[in-house]
Amino acid sequence: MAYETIIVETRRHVGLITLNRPKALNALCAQLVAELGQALDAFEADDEIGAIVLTGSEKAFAAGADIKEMAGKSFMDAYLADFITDGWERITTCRKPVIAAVAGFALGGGCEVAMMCDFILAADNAKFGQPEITLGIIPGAGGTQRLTRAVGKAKAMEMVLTGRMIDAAEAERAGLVSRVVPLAELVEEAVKVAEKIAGLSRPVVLMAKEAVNAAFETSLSQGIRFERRLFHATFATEDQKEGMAAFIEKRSPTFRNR
Ligand SMILES: CC(C)(O)CC(=O)SCCNC(=O)CCNC(=O)[C@H](O)C(C)(C)COP(=O)(O)OP(=O)(O)OC[C@H]1O[C@@H](n2cnc3c(N)ncnc32)[C@H](O)[C@@H]1OP(=O)(O)O
Repeated sequence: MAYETIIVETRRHVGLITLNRPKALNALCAQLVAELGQALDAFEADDEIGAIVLTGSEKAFAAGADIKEMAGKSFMDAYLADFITDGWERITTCRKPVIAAVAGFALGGGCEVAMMCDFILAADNAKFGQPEITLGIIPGAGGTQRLTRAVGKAKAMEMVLTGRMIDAAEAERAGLVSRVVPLAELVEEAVKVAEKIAGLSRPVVLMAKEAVNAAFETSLSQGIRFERRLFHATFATEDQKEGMAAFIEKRSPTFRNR
């Protein structure tokens, strides 16, 4: 498949997608969002791929939705097309783990796309923000919801109401990113983490992801019941037998994704 706005590579059972509109700081135009969805579909269907890394450039993960593409839209254009819909949400329906490796600006839709991923590794130059209010709009791809769940009401409200950006250190303190790494090591570190996940039991990884995500959709008691059922289900896998046998026999496990 030939892509124009992203670069798609495979590294050691990891699918690596690099947003590639350098002149527009990876602004998320319709073509880029469509190509991102196609690349995710391809990696999702590829049995050799166990996890996916989404990254941008050193200057920008993505500076948001493409303002030049959006500027002339009317309410009716946006409403009838349900603007910011399926294509954008494709990341959230991906069953394989998706790691955002964020360097530089992750603003507006860029921050929202990073938050759609399962977790964010940030370079020490990363900057996160929801500046939509300064354009006369509000976040439209989940920013008010996912940011609030990630960093709490006080910080989310300040960021959304003022457009203030936070740097990588503040993002880590607030719980928006899992870790901060030096810029030069970001992509390799993200691929290494993804490779570690890809080497584990595929079905059990998917169950773990489903269980954590349930925490955002259900009550505590429903979430715990859901977790318990999936935990029970892991005992039906060959990989549980292999994982525990390997521990007892003091060797590395070989998971067969069964
Ligand atoms: C998804 C929704 C619904 O939530 C909505 C959104 O995402 S709205 C968009 C939110 N994002 C922003 O408001 C950020 C806009 N960009 C900036 O504020 C700045 O570009 C910057 C602070 C990220 C970087 O500033 P600087 O280093 O000075 O670079 P620039 O000269 O401004 O930009 C270089 C080049 O990129 C173009 N650019 C940047 N961001 C966007 C964008 N979001 N859409 C379209 N184009 C963008 C910028 O126009 C420059 O290109 P030229 O005009 O020079 O051709």
